[in-house]
Formats: sequence, structure tokens, C-alpha cells
Amino acid sequence: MKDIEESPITRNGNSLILAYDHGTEHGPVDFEPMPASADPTHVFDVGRHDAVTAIALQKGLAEYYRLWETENDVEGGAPLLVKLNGNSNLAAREDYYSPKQCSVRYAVEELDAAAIGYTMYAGSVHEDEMWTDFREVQEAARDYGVPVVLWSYPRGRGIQENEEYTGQTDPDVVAYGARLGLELGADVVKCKYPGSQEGWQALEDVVGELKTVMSGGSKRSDEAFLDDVSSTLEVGGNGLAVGRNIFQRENPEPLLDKLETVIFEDESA
Ligand SMILES: O=P(O)(O)OC[C@H]1O[C@](O)(COP(=O)(O)O)[C@@H](O)[C@@H]1O
Repeated sequence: MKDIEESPITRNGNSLILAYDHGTEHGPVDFEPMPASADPTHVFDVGRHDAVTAIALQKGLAEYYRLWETENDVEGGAPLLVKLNGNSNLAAREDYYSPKQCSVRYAVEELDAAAIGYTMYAGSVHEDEMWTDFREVQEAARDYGVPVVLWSYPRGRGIQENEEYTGQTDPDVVAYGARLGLELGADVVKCKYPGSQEGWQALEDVVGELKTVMSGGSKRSDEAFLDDVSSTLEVGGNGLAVGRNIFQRENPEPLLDKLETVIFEDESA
């Protein structure tokens, strides 16, 4: 774990990461509620809101982002977080696995990434391969001095077949995933909301000083979403990595304004 207070992906110690890797993870179906969001430049523009401390993109979109910045003379856009691995909903797999499509070297040297992201599915039969991949990623990130955000999403047979767990948002499962972020050397761990403030507290209790961000989840009302975000911040959470709750809105600006107040100015929702 690094001290990442000086990193551009944090502000006052917290982060709001705009995640836009859904075209990979879920496919174009996620753009249907707001068709303009299929156009990456629309979402790149959303990312210019002051509240956004990083935009998380897969390699191809990261290349597009840099091109868009140059062609449009954009200054002060969101720092780039390159998501190194990902998988599609089209894949036929015996269990969850997220292969790497980008190296840390390419992300930093060619794309000028301010941070890198990696998804880990602890609990899958492919967990061992992912640990090996992550070890290389984490060590290369240390060499380049860029922070590592771990999407820690335990899922797969090890979770399904364990009768103690109700599923991937079971508070014990989420807390275990968060702890793995600390154990494996992440600088920020991104976790599913476990359904309650008590659940998030349980996670905070086992991660020490590691930064934690809540994964947005499916779209809900402004009020419901802000309640969830606030409930994590009140017990030590450090913000958000969010996709659909932002880009599926016709005008995400009012919600981003509120999130900015709640996450960075320590005011209640
Ligand atoms: O694997 P899942 O649970 O379908 O979710 C993956 C998606 O969720 C995220 O982690 C967060 O996005 P949302 O805020 O839309 O939930 C994305 O980065 C990723 O595409």
C-alpha cells in the first residue's frame, strides 16, 4: 500500500472514478437507457466535471481518449486510469476469469496513465492465474510509481459452493475481498456495496489505512444512490467508482455536483 494522497486520482484523500468499461464487461445493452452514452466522447465530456478524479477505460478507449484530448485541445480532463484486464459477457467459461489486454508499461509509457486498474475474482477456479497476473501488474506499477486500483469482486464456484455465503454482496464476502486488496498490495480497493452501513463498516474494520471505494451498481434514484454513498463515507469509505449511475442519466451534472459535496467537502447528502 502506497500513500496516494499526492496522486491526481485523489482529492482530499478521496476519489470519484468514472468507470466506463461497460462496453467490454456488459456490452452495448448498458448504453440503451441513454443512447448518447454509446459515444465515448459524450462520456469523456462528462468526465470533465470537477468531481471526477479519474476516468477508468480499457486500452482501446484510453487510446481514443488521448486522441480526443489532442484533437479537441482539452486541458484539465480527468486523469486516466487504464483498466488492464476485462472480459465480455459473451465468453463461454467454466468460471470467472478476466484476462489482461494491456501491460503496465503500455499504460504508463504510451498512454500516460495516472493509475492502473485490475479486476480480481477471488473464489473462481481461476483465482490462482489471476493472483499470478496481479503480482506482475502490482510489481510493475511500483516500478513506474503509479497507484493500483483493485476491483475486488469475489465470485465463482468457491463462493457459490460455500454455504456460509449468500452471494457476492454478502458482507463477509465483500469484507474478504477488501482484505485481499490490502494483502495483495493494492492502493485502492473497489468493492460492491454490501447492502448496509454495517456491512461497509465490517469491511473498513479489516483494511487498515487502505483506501476503499464503493462500486456504483445498477442505476437508482439520486436519493437512494446518495444514501448508499454517504453511508460508506460515514464509516471511513473514500469515495466511489461509478459508471451506470452517471452515464445512464440524461443530465448527470446535478448528481455529480452533489457527489462532489458529499465526497470531497464532507457534507451530508
Ligand atoms: O462485473 P459486474 O458486477 O457486472 O460489474 C462490472 C462493472 O461494474 C463496475 O465495476 C462499476 O460500474 P457500475 O457503477 O456501473 O456498477 C464497472 O467498472 C464494471 O464494468
